[in-house]
Amino acid sequence: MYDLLIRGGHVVGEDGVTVADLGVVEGRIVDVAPELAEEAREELDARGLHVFPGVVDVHVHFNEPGRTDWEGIATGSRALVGGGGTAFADMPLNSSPPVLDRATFGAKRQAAQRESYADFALWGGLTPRNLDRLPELAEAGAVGFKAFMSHSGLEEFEASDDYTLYEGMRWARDLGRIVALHAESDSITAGLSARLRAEGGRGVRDYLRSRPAIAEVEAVGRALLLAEETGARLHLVHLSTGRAVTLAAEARARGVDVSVETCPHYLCFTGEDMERLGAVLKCAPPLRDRAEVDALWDAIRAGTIHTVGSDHSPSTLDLKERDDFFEVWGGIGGVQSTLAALLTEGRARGVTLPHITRLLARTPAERFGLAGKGALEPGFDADLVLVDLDAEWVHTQGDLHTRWKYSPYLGRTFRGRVRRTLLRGQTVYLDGTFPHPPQGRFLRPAAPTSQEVTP
Ligand SMILES: NC(=O)N[C@H]1NC(=O)NC1=O
Ligand SMILES: [Zn+2]
Repeated sequence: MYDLLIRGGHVVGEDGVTVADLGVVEGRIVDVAPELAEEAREELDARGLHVFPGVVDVHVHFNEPGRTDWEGIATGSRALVGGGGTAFADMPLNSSPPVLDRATFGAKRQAAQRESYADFALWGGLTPRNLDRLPELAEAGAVGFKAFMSHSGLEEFEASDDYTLYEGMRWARDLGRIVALHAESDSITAGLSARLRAEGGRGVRDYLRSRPAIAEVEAVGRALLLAEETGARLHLVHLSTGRAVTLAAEARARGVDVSVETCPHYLCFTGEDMERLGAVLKCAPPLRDRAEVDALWDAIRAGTIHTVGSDHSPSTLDLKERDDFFEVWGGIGGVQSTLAALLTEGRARGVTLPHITRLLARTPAERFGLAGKGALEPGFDADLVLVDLDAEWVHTQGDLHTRWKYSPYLGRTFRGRVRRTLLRGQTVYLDGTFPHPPQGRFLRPAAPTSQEVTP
C-alpha cells in the first residue's frame, strides 16, 4: 500500500520523459512505472502535467539571522517552493553575523529548522579570519566553504587573498569539502572602480566597465591553479563569460576537480538590459553582451556548465534606490523563477528537459552530497514538482512570495508553470498557497563521489 500514488504524469527522468505513475511510501519514491496496480491512501492525478525533480538551489542568500529585512528563510523558502524548489543551500553571507564558525552555523540551522518550507543545507564561509574554524564548520555539517576573491559587498565578510585560498583549499581537501568561489579579481575591479569614480562615473555603464570579463577570467585562472596544486574540489559560482568556462573545462580535462555554475540572469539578460532596467538587475559579476549569453548557452549544451543556481540576493528597497549605481546593492531577486526561466529560454535553445533537471536538481544534489535528492527514482525522496509545461503566463508582482516584490523577470512571458510542489511526498505548494507549516529538514552532506558532474 502506497501512501501516495501520483498518476499518469510525464515523468522527467535521466534519459527522457515517460508517462508513468510514482508510488510513494513514507516520503520516498518506491516505484516508477506505468499503471502501478498497488493501492494507495491518496491519489494525485498528474495527467497532462510534467513531473520534475524539485529544484535544488545551492546558491541562495536568505540572510537569516540578522538581515531578515532583506529576505528571510520563511519568505525565501516559500518563494523557492513556489517556483518548484524543494531544497536549497544557504550562503554564509549576508546573514549577520556571517557563518564563520560553529556557533553562527548552529544559529542559522536553528532558524531554518523553524521556518524553512524546503529541506536545506548550509555553507560555511572561508575568509582570512577563520581558517582555523574550517574543521568545526565541516563537523557541524557545512556543505562546503564559500570565499570571495573580490569585495563581497559587506565589510564583515572579507575577500580571500591567495594565501587564504591556498591554505583554505588544503583544509577543504583534507576535510572532504568543496570550496565555492566568487571569482573576480579584486585588484582589477577595485582599481577600475576607483579610477572611474574619480572621473565622476556613477552610472550603469561605468559599473559595467569596472568589472570587465578579464577580471573574471584572471581570477578563474588563478583559482584553477590553486585547486590543481592543492587537489581541492572547486565549485566556480556564477560564471558569466565563455572564456572562464573554457578555462574550467580545460582544467577539468587535465584532472582538476572543478564544477561550474551559472545563474539564470546571465542566461536571460545583457548589460543593455541592466542599463534599461537599472538596480533590479545589478549583480556581480555584471551582465555581459549578447555574444557572452550565447557562449554560456553553448557551454550548457556542451556540458561544460554543470549547475544553475539562482544567487538570490535581494536587499531592502532603499539599498536598491540609490542615484549612484556603485552604491546600489548588488544582488538579484530570482529564487522563484529559475525553473520557469530555464524551461522557457532553455527549451527555446534546444536544451532538453532531462538536461534542465540535471542542471537544476541532479547534479547539484550529487556534487554536494545531498543524498536522496535530485532524481525521480526509487529510493529518492519524493521531492517533485508538477508543471503545466505549455502554460504561457506573464510573471507579475502578485506571483512573488519573496520578502520584497521585485524581480527582473516581472512582465516577462514564461512558458511552463508550476502547479504543485511536494517535499517528501507532502504538498508544500499548490497554486499560490502553502498548505502546511514549514517542515524543512537539515541536510548534512554525504561523503563526496567522484563522478558528480558528468554531463
Ligand atoms: N553578498 C552577495 O550576496 N553578493 C552577491 N550578489 C551578487 O550580485 N553577486 C554576489 O556574489
Ligand atoms: Zn551569491
